[in-house]
Amino acid sequence: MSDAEVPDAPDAPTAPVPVTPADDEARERHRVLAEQLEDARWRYYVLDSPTLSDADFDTRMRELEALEEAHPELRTPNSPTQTVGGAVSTEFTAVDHLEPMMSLDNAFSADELGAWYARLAREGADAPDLLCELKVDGLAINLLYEDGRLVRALTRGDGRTGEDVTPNVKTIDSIPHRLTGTEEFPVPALVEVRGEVFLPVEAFERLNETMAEAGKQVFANPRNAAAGSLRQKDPRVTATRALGMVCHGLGARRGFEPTAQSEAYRALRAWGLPTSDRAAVVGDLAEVQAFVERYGEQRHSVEHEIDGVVVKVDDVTLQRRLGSTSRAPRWAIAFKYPPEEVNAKLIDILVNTGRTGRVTPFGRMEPTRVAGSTVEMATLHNAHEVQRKDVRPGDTVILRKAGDVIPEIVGPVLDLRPEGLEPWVMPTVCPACGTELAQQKEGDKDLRCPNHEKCPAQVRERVFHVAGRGAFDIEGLGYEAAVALLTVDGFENEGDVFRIDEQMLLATDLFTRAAKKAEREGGAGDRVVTANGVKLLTNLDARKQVPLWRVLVALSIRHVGPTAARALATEFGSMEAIRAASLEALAAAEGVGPTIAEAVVEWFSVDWHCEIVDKWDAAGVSMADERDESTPRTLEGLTVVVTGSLVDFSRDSAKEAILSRGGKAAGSVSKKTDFVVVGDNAGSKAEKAEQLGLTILDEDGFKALLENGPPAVADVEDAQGAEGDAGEQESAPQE
Ligand SMILES: NC(=O)c1ccc[n+]([C@@H]2O[C@H](COP(=O)([O-])OP(=O)(O)OC[C@H]3O[C@@H](n4cnc5c(N)ncnc54)[C@H](O)[C@@H]3O)[C@@H](O)[C@H]2O)c1
Ligand SMILES: [Zn+2]
Repeated sequence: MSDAEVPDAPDAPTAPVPVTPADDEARERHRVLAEQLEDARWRYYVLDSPTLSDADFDTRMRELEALEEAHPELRTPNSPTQTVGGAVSTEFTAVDHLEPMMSLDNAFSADELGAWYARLAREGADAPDLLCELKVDGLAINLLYEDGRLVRALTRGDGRTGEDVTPNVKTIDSIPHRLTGTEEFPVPALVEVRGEVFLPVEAFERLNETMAEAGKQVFANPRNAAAGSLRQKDPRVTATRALGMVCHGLGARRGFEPTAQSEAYRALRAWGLPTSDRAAVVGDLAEVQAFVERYGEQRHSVEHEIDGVVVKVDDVTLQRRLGSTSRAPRWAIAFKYPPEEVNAKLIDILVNTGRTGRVTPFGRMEPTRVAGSTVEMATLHNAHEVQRKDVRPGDTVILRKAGDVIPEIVGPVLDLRPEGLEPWVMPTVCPACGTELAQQKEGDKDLRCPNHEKCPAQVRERVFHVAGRGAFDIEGLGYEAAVALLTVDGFENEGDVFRIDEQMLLATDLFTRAAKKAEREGGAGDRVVTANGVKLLTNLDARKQVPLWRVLVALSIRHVGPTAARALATEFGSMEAIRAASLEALAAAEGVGPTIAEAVVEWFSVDWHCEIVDKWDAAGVSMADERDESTPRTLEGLTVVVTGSLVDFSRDSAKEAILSRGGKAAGSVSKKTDFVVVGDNAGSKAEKAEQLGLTILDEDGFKALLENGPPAVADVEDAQGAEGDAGEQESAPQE
């Protein structure tokens, strides 16, 4: 950037730094940092494959800024602190922006945000309206529309010159090739629209799965994936990538002069461009803070990644008055959230055996701050993943922690790998019981400990699971309690949970305390059960009567989670019926299917599994759902399909209503269907029902059917029978 302007005077620092001439050491440090940052930008913007974490990049940038603050002669126009972004790859044609594209200054704390706000006031913008927006973590794009036609799309490049990616951008669904005008906002003669191209988190995960399956290098994060997807030589590849875009600014314009940025967004929306409905204009700094906090909490409920909040002076005249430095406007600031990806030193890779015997490698790291908490362990999923990522003990790794999701090791930073590191080798035996590990099925990525019955790790996890929220939901039986109880003689596995009594609790340390003198004199021993222990016994007793599906979930049968368990319970009503059911009967049940059916049959074929059920049964755990006999069985033997939305029924309650009256609620229409209930916005199922000449009912008809059975809707049937082939329905066999 040889023709760069002389940089503006730096803003007054919060705490003045003494200005001194740079000594050799400062010069050398400046040179090293500038070089590292330039290199990082090249890898990040041009290669889409960074080696520094964003947090490390930002730290180095801050150090460089501080050096230049102390020694202003080091602040040359082409210092990384004064320039925007990367360079233009030779893969694309370089084209100048009509107006330069800027970066943003950053605030990393409430104090820094406050300092920016105070500076606005000093420069004549006292308590202005502020526009708060999400900072989308993608890559910047500049769309040029002439007379409403999209004529060019450029990446930001170095801010003056970008890469021409027009054909690629044209494959993005949400970007109109032509703008539509309205009375309030006619299409302008020319406008540069700035925004962020991003890859939604879900699409990113799917893309990485496909890449991994094809044996290709996966993307480290959605931003890199978005950049890599957009900056493709072949736009047909871009077209497959589900990219999205959201507008966040304007460049050059003719025939359009908004007075506020928020108004500009209304115009963009009217023209058919994608804008965010999360942007908000607020009146003071406290409201900005509230916005920042709200999205700090909801960071992961947004469909794309965000790395902060951008705050902008809304009024365009004020924006002009405040102006820009060579790299960023003074009227805007990016508040950055704590980074969710940092580099961390990996000390070792260990393995852990889970509830189903799956053995999962995880990394132990030097304690590292990420996303606001300190992390020492992070999952590596399976041996295949460790191998694919080639993570080795001793590596510097990218550690990621996003929201409530467990911390994960994304991959090694190869450039930082010390020489002579050995690849990691997956153990061949279970760390908990020493049994040789095996694949459950040919081609499984996971290795399992096949010693399901006795492996202490698996038993512990299952006991813990029995008490879990989705199963019996027993308060007071947590992980610690499970560990303590498993040391007691006679407590072998989850089958013994409902046999826990005072004697067993007295055999643990966790649930006992020294008896007080009076208790000892009252005949108690030296130790008595704690208040928590007493509570646990009460809870256990209370949780013996739960719906059947909870008992089923507690059994740890593969594929049987709450949904499948509910389906089994509804269809069969009792443990006995499920145990006795044939593979075919199970598979034919609504919501069950062959995979679950097989898992259930297989599970009940194992003796020690059946013993668990028997022990619970003997302890008084309820093994059947009570059928409500007051509901008339008006639909006995009939198959009903409900499609579209009804007013007084949800999908589930409609289904429940059919099942509780002895009917079968089917998911698809066939010749065997007796009645099709059609609500609003019904699709192909209603069409198919008509083609087959089935009896179609509206919501009122459905209610009549539920109440009084088929005779109540005979009129409809007759009317239909005259046109369709009613005979076929009557002769259709029932399942
Ligand atoms: N890991 C690395 O090696 C490496 C290298 C270079 C840059 N980086 C990352 O990039 C950052 C610097 O990049 P930058 O100059 O693009 O600055 P930036 O990402 O901090 O902020 C400026 C950019 O934010 C984007 N943006 C998103 N939402 C916006 C909104 N609502 N309004 C306005 N703009 C919005 C725009 O594209 C704009 O150009 C660094 O802080 C670092 O996180 C990392
Ligand atoms: Zn084991």
